[in-house]
Amino acid sequence: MRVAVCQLNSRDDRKANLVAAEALIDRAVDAGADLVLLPEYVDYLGPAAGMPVAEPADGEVGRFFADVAARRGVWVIAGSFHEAGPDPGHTWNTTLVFDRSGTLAASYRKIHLYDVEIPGRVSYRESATVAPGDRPVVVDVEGVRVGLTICYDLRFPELYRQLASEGGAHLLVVPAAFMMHTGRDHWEVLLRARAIENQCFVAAAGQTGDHEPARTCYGRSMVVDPWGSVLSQVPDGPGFAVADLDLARLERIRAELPSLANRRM
Ligand SMILES: NC(=O)CC(=O)C(=O)O
Repeated sequence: MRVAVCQLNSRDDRKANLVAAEALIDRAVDAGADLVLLPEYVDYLGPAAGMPVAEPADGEVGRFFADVAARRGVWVIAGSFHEAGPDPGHTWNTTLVFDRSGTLAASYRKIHLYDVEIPGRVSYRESATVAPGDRPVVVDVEGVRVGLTICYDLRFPELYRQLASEGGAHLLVVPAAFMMHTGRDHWEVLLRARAIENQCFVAAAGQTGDHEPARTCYGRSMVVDPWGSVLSQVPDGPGFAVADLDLARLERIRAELPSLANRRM
């Protein structure tokens, strides 16, 4: 299976964001991708906290990516979007997975919310406008079991272990809008750690560049193999990268270095 990670600079114009995402999906499919991963908040990353753009999973954003998946005959993991939430004050931060016919195969709501205060650097309280999900999700993509996570989830290894051990995941995906300040020191280290400790492929698609009102995202979307090696990476700015997932290599690594089987707790 060939996976593509798409890196975007989504802003406050939803139509333009969707058009940019579609153009990258088209290029990734032309490069042979079977599965395309988009970044967190692919629909909107702007000054409004979320409610003005929130809609149900079968709303405009969901239908848009379902149509693109069907038109190109490709699996699409539509990063995340602002799903209308449990009350008028909160959305969910939700990933939708569409199969090659455009049918919704799975959805996942971000569990860990980014409530962080780093003086002078990062001030973010995601829980003020977003409700947490409560359910890990693994979806079968033509024999590849894919564990779904979003951005800040990356810092919680117990979620990834659950996806890999109970969920049997081969591939862990991370749509993200990782901050520049944290990303330059933590992003690649965390992605490679999750890959090594769970002996899984990891595909991570990030937002890149500046977003209103005051957010700069790190980008550096990449695919990591179960040994922790970076297979491919997107340079700064919008773009995409592809990598082939060799499940035989994954099984070989798990057999030769059986750290998952050697666990004692
Ligand atoms: N933006 C996030 O959700 C997470 C992030 O930037 C970080 O963990 O750092």
